[in-house]
Amino acid sequence: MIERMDWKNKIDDLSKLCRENSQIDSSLYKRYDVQKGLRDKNGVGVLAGLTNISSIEAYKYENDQKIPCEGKLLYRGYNIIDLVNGYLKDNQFGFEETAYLLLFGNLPNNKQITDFKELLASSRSLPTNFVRDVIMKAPSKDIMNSLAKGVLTLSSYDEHASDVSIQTVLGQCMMLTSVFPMLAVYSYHAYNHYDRDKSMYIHRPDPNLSTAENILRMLRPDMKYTELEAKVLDLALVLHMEHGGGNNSTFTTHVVSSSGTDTYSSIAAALCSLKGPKHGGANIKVVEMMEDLKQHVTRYEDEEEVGAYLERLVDKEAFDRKGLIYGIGHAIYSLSDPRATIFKTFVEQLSEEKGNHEEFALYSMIERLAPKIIEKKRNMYKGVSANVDFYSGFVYSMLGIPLELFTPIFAIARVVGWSAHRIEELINVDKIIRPAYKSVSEEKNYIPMCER
Ligand SMILES: CC(=O)SCCNC(=O)CCNC(=O)[C@H](O)C(C)(C)COP(=O)(O)OP(=O)(O)OC[C@H]1O[C@@H](n2cnc3c(N)ncnc32)[C@H](O)[C@@H]1OP(=O)(O)O
Ligand SMILES: O=C([O-])CC(=O)C(=O)O
Repeated sequence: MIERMDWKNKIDDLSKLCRENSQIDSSLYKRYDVQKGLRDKNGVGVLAGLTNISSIEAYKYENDQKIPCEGKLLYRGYNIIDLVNGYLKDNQFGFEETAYLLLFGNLPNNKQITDFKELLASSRSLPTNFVRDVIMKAPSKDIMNSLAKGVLTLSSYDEHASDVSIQTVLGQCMMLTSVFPMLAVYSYHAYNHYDRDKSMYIHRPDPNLSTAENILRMLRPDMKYTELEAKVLDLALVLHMEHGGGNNSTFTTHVVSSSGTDTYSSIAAALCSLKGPKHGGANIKVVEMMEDLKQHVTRYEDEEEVGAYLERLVDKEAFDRKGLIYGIGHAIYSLSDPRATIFKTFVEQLSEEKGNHEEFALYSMIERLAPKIIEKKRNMYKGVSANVDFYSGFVYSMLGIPLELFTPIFAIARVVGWSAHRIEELINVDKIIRPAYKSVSEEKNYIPMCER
């Protein structure tokens, strides 16, 4: 048996070999016109598909000139601003109506939304003993991994798991949409109990409540929440639900679905993509970064001191030394992400209600300073601005949602977008996604062991 220390040293040596022999001369990417990150030389994504589900605008064309503009997001053709204003005006929750729109392509009428809510509520239960046998076993701080485990394990309870007919896939997607809040919240409670020695309680969802209300009900010991809290969480879900076919987790759904695999596997793969800190995992990083800022900046209202910390972040001298200001920047948006703009007005209200206006002012200052600092220090193709996740962690903290659940809340919303895209892929594209990788290695003759 190898001792732990020896094992580590050997792995260190082997990882040096990985680095040496996996290095590719960076000039070759240019020579062979390889689009790193599937982006062209202007940072624009390579066209990989067509979609009807949502559309994103970040530029306008004037006299054949591409000009960055305020971001615009349409779900099935409807502007996200109109959708949000519409359901709020009717004093409704938006998650269910928006899920119907994204999955079926039309705004539901009264009967359709009532039936849909009933279908969701009747799917909102886990198989017998699933909480005891799956969720309570091997709990983890990483609730995204627990969610993926839960989703993959649910396939063993489905006789038709591998059936890719649209009816079966739709049923599976709706069931997953219904149970995601339970999988996430119960996984958190299991972790909180077994790893952190806190009391555990498992509250059942109430079929008469919205998804947002049920999340708060299942999370809190007393099952209570205010109307504003539930409405803000519901808004967060609506804003995170869908973002085109090219975002990393939805593209993963397309890639994996194109191989003919089952719904459970493709949704688990999407979860594994979403948790990355450059994608949905950014909401955790923003809050951790803000905590680090508070430890290193003495006067939060001092623009110079805050700006100097942000410069250190971009210079890889602060926080996780990755050179990123989390919550800022986007692969498509330039001047603004409309979701962040909508969110901000509600965040302001909530921070007033919770007495957190000083922290809100700090976030606002960073939102203003960060783009200028990034623009000064990086190659700019367009512009950078706060993205949807800049304020989301702050909101979740004000709602008393623990850090471990931030990215799972994103997943509870985005499973709807993934589902719509999986169905769109299965209906329209019967071709496995298989891009090319040019080999830049030389052919070598095998050397017998005794000659090496
Ligand atoms: C739901 C979501 O997924 S939203 C995104 C959540 N992710 C984050 O908030 C993490 C922080 N942001 C980022 O890492 C990036 O902005 C991304 C990954 C989202 C987009 O990156 P890109 O597509 O490369 O953005 P863009 O083309 O505008 O970047 C231009 C330059 O600015 C840099 N940049 C962009 N955002 C940031 C940032 N927040 N901090 C530091 N540098 C940044 C890029 O690295 C790039 O520099 P380089 O060409 O010198 O490497
Ligand atoms: O579109 C992207 O690349 C990332 C994003 O904002 C999302 O998935 O919501």
